[in-house]
This record gives sequence, structure tokens and C-alpha cells, in this order.
Amino acid sequence: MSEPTAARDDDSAVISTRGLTKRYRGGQLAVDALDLTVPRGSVFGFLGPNGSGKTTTIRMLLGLIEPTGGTAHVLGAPMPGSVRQVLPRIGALIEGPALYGFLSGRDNLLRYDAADPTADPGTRGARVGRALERVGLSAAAGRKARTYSLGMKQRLGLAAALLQPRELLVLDEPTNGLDPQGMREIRSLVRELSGDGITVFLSSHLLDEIEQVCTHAAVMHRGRLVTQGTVAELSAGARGRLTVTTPDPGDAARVLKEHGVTDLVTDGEEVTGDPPPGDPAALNAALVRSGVRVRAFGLRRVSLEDAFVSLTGEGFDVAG
Ligand SMILES: Nc1ncnc2c1ncn2[C@@H]1O[C@H](COP(=O)(O)OP(=O)(O)OP(=O)(O)O)[C@@H](O)[C@H]1O
Repeated sequence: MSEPTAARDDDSAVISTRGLTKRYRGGQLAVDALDLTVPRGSVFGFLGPNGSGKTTTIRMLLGLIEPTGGTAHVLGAPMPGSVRQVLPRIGALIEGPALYGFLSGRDNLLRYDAADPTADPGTRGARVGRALERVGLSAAAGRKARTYSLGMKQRLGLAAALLQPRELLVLDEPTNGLDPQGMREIRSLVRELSGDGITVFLSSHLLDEIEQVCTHAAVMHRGRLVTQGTVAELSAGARGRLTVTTPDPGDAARVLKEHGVTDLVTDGEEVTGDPPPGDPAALNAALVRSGVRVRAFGLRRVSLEDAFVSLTGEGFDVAG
């Protein structure tokens, strides 16, 4: 007896991969034994520098390319085997939307909708109107798409992805190339969609973007998964850097070293270092006991960037 192919229903994970691997024909190992778990309802940031394997992973998840090893389940069904059942439940925006510049925003969406054989022509106008409304393009709907800003084009692409109700939205670098205003618009749209109950999986090479919009993240580095979890957990994984401001930097550095602070750097009246585990208040007390005049004492907030650097031992390439 064989299992029905699309029957695996995992309520908590919208995407789940085990050992997912892609080696391109030229021999390039783009994704190396990836175990990814995307919880339902999350805004999941898929983070990594350029070339770390994000797009390749997304293409495998959507059944656009075949893995060379491992398995992927999306919405409970194996991919690429269940692509026909699964893809209609996913809205995807990859490499910018294909738009006709000479058509209006509304006419572009009407075309998209007409290309969907399951879409009822009788309700097409209403559906397109709702999608335009949702991405904030109702007022500009009659303008030719070529007059749209990049951010508006991206929102129109999102509207196309949202013509039908979706359980999962997959966005590959959705703010790439946008100006700050365009980025803000896309980010707030992502938050709204998440509020509507859609799981959002978005790739990005921008750490602050992930911190601003995502509940969860996975970090890729050279085709391998470095870590995954909630954004709060990932940031907490790296301890913050201790900073002491004092007119007695030499004494402060000595006392901190005696109390287990490592990698001490003195710059004028500021002494920084990596604190040992435990309550940093004990370090402050030790400084004061030793007669060090402490003017400021703090742990710098740890960012996802710090976490990335401490996990990979490398800086994050934020070029582009
Ligand atoms: N069709 C292909 N044939 C051969 N190698 C490829 C192909 N597509 C991607 N690669 C290589 O696989 C690796 C991962 O690329 P991928 O595009 O998945 O990374 P990425 O994290 O999405 O980066 P970017 O943000 O630059 O798109 C890179 O070294 C890339 O050169």
C-alpha cells in the first residue's frame, strides 16, 4: 500500500525541508542539506548574503527546479510532486513582477486574473478592485504601469499574487532596489498580510529588514543553514558588548579583565569588551569597589548582525 502523495498535513509547519540539497550541473553546491521549518502564521525571514543559496531554495520550494537530494514539504505536501495542488495556495513574487507598461495597473491585474483558469470571470472586476485596494493602488489603478515607481510596481505584483486567497506568500528580496519610502510601504504591507493570517516567507540580504518585519528567521551562509529560530532568540544568541565610560580607563580595563571580560578595547574614556555570562551588575559593582569612577555603564543592544558575525565569524555583506 502506498501513501497518498499529498496527505501529510502538518499543522504547525508551512514549510519543512529535510536534507534539501541542490548541486547545479556545473558542480556548484548551492544548497547543502537544508533542514528548514517555517511555522504557520510566522513572518519568516530567509537571510543571507548574495550567493548564499536563498533563491535556489525558493525555486525548489515552489517546484521550479528539482532538488538533487533531500525532501521539501510545503503546506503539508511534498514538492515538487504536489506542485499542481500546492501552487494555487501560494502567492509568490520572484524577481519582480512581469508587467505590461502600456497597460494600466488595473488592466494588468485583469490580465493576470484572466490567465487563471479557476478564476470566475463574473467576479473578476470585484476581485481586481479588492486586490488594488489591499495594496493601496486604487487611486493609481487607471495609470499606465510604466509610470509607476518601482515600489508601486512591486505592490502591483503583490496584488497579482493576492488575487486569490493564499495561505502562504513567498517573496524573494521584495524590497530590493526600492527607495526608503518604497521599502516602508512593502514592509507595512507584509505586516498587514501577516495580521490577516497569511504566513509570509521572505528572503532578504538586509539584516535590519528582517529585524523590523520578521517574527522568525533562518540564516544562510554558503549554502548551509547557520541557525533558525525566533528573531528574539537569534539576537539573544550573541551577548551584547559591554561599554564603560570612565576617566580611569586603565584601572577599569584591569578590573574588567580580572572579572572575566575579554577582548578589551580602550578608546579615550571608553572601555569596551565581551562580558562573561552572568549579571553585568556585578561588573559595575566591582569597578566601583576598586575606585573606578564610572560615568556610564551599559550593554549595547545585540543586533541580528552581531548574531550573524558571531555565528559565522564573518561580516555580513550588505552590498546591493
Ligand atoms: N542556474 C545556476 N547554475 C549554476 N550555478 C548557479 C545557478 N543559480 C545559482 N547558482 C549559484 O548557486 C549559488 C547560490 O545562488 P543563489 O542565487 O541561490 O543565492 P542567493 O542567496 O539567492 O543570492 P542572490 O541574493 O545573489 O540571488 C551561487 O554561488 C550561484 O552562483
